[in-house]
Amino acid sequence: MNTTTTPAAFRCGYIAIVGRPNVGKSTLMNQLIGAKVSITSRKAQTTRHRITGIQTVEDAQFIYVDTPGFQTRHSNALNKTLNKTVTNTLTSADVILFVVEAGTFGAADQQVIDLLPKNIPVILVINKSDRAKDKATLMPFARNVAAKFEFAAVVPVSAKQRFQLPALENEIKKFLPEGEAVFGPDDITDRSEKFLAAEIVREKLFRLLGDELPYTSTVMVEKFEEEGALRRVFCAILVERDSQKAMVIGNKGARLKEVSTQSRLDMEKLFGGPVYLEIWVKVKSGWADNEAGLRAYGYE
Ligand SMILES: Nc1nc2c(ncn2[C@@H]2O[C@H](COP(=O)(O)OP(=O)(O)OP(=O)(O)O)[C@@H](O)[C@H]2O)c(=O)[nH]1
Repeated sequence: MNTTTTPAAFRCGYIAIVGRPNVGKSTLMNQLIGAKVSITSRKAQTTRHRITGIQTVEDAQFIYVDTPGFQTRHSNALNKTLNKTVTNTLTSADVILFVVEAGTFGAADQQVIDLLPKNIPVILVINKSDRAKDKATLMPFARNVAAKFEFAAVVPVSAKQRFQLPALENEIKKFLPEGEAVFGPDDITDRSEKFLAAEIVREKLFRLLGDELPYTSTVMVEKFEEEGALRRVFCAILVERDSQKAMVIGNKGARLKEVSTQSRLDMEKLFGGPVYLEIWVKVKSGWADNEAGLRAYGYE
């Protein structure tokens, strides 16, 4: 009797994560790859760039693509650019995770469903299931959303509590094509340290200023130097008005100092060495409405 079994072929592919703002897409990706490469905050619409998170296990490599929240509330050049990025990300993925929040389905979620391509498997991920007080309500909710599109699978999870994430990974794996790994086994992102530095500062800004800061504020790393283990990071925070500049700086510079200290600590952890960080605030009026301006800041 032949008892040898052929090991399963290696699988590798791209996974796009979509959903309306604030459903937990960044949190989910960070938990799936087990590292913090995508920024998260309570304020909706914090993720602007496509971020790739990579996870390699024995028999597969998962390449996650985080998309900016599909914007429907405002219509300016920035949002048009964001929505174009979402569509491009979707059509180049092998699997799509469509994330909703347990118990909540609205017009903004439906608008994302309307963007989903029909020829790529889409997994319905019901996140924040830890919040459902009565777990019995999850099933009817899942059935109701599942009826709106032909999903390849439905998985309730809690990104925050890591509930059901292995089950989700198994579902995803089924849809990845067979093929060799694209990245090295220890890579977690293809983003440069410079890019990650800007994302970290942006996260601290949104965390500390919350709703006071408009989502059009941005962070630009103007200089990034490496000298042995030391990184020197020179960073500008761009706001639209003088009043916002004062808000970011805070009383006697206290806010900016807090942003700076927290950012430096996070960078040191991520880069594994000391970081010298300088941050200043600039007023750049109207940049979110100007497409040429967007290109200059790398939002294409
Ligand atoms: N209770 C609970 N909260 C969660 C869970 N996942 C995410 N959150 C919270 O939901 C909020 C939004 O999470 P993000 O990961 O920033 O959401 P996002 O979908 O990436 O948001 P955008 O960048 O605006 O598109 C944060 O306060 C998270 O802590 C979860 O499983 N349970």
